[in-house]
Amino acid sequence: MRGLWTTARVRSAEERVLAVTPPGALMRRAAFGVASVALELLGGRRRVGLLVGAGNNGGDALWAGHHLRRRGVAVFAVLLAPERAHPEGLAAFRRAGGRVVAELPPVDLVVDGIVGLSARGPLRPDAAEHVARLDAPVLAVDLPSGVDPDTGAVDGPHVRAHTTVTFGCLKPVHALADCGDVRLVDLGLGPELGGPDLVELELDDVGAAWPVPGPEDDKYTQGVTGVAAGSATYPGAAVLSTGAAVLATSGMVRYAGAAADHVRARWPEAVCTGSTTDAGRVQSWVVGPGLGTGLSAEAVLRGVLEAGVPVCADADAITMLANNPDLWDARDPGTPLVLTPHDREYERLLGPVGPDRVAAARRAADRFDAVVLLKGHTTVIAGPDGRTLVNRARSSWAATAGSGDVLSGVLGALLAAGLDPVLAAGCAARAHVLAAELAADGAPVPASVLLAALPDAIRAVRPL
Ligand SMILES: NC(=O)C1=CN([C@@H]2O[C@H](COP(=O)(O)OP(=O)(O)OC[C@H]3O[C@@H](n4cnc5c(N)ncnc54)[C@H](OP(=O)(O)O)[C@@H]3O)[C@@H](O)[C@H]2O)[C@@H](O)CC1
Ligand SMILES: [K+]
Repeated sequence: MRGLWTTARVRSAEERVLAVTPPGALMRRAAFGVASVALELLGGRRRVGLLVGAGNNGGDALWAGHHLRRRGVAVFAVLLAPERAHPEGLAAFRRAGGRVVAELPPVDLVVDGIVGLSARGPLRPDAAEHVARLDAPVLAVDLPSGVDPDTGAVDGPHVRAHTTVTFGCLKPVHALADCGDVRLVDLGLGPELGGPDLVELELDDVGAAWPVPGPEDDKYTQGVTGVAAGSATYPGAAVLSTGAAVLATSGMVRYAGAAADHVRARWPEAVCTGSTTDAGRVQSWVVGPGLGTGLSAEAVLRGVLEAGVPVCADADAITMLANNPDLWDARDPGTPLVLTPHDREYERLLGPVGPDRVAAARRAADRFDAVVLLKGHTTVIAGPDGRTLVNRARSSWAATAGSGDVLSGVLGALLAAGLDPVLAAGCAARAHVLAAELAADGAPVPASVLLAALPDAIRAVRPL
């Protein structure tokens, strides 16, 4: 698991460490880390440009420039606020033979020290002009300037980083926005940080949590997943969601709905019926994909919410809950509910997501006493207890029709297996992204191909 800490938490930890550290020591350690990564990226080339802002982020860049000069690199610095540039950093940079220039000459690498943890809003016009002219890869100091450190929101000109070197700990921006390759320099903040605000699951965590049958297990003890999805108009959603549940765990899958013939033809191992009322016992329900929003779909949703087992409510189920709030009353309050909205579905429930996706997911989790998996390039999962997981896609290949149906089936199977619902959502999202990456391999990946890559994804995360 990788923890991420908000800027307020980082600052208070830094203050306590600064109080017991010689002046300037943390910045020099940070800058040494930046210079080391710069040398690695330069790979023998010898010209670096610095974009230096008004604060300590610029100070890091200037000290890094000082270290690079000492290694024989030619370093040029544009000072965006010359009168406020970090005094000791600037003096050290000049002493080492660094050159202050009005505009960067051609260089092999640019160090972005425009703004760091104190960033607010997009790049200001003068910084934006310098950034727009760059044609060398950018090494961002702490975070790419112009991106919000706590929300990852981008609302105008910003730096696109090839690599980001950050200090002390990861911040939300590193999971919520594209920071390129992220490197962490230790500043000894660890003991002062406390528990993280956000957590990103790593593949090992997913592998450790994935249900594996033991010698005593049979098809029932692994958890039976019920899928109430699809319709005569949208049978494909039922086939994808059921298939994902079939492939995700070795528990049994029951399908109930109007697409039973289609599901049976593709997944003979699923037990299919026409209606949820005669589906038999399950340990979780997936409800919504391709289900429709008419009266019969509402009756299905109501029945599933009353069933007393964990429910993953996706797609049309979310729209129905938004359109007809009476449906919430059907919910068994003692059993977990996972909602998996994309932004438009979220908007139907609670209004616009807004730039702070973590806050939006937490708002919904709190309001509905549910686990909320807010889909997007970065998926945010918030539990009603405040736990929050983030999962960043490394590509956008999974953003394809039917991909959400696959996710809901995986999630339902993990709920049926008894996983904690926040962990189930996190593992499902991570495995889904991995399956998309494995299947895509640089080309578009239809949902049925993503689905077929699930076993490879599970194999890849499982410990040997
Ligand atoms: N503390 C420590 O121990 C350590 C700190 N370290 C380093 O310090 C960094 C934090 O430094 P910091 O707090 O001095 O502020 P920083 O981010 O450089 O901003 C400077 C000023 O920029 C301005 N500004 C705001 N938004 C802007 C925008 N969009 N575009 C342009 N300008 C914008 C705004 O000033 P304003 O003009 O609004 O008055 C703001 O005050 C941290 O990220 C890390 O790199 C490391 O050395 C490790 C040890
Ligand atoms: K920066």
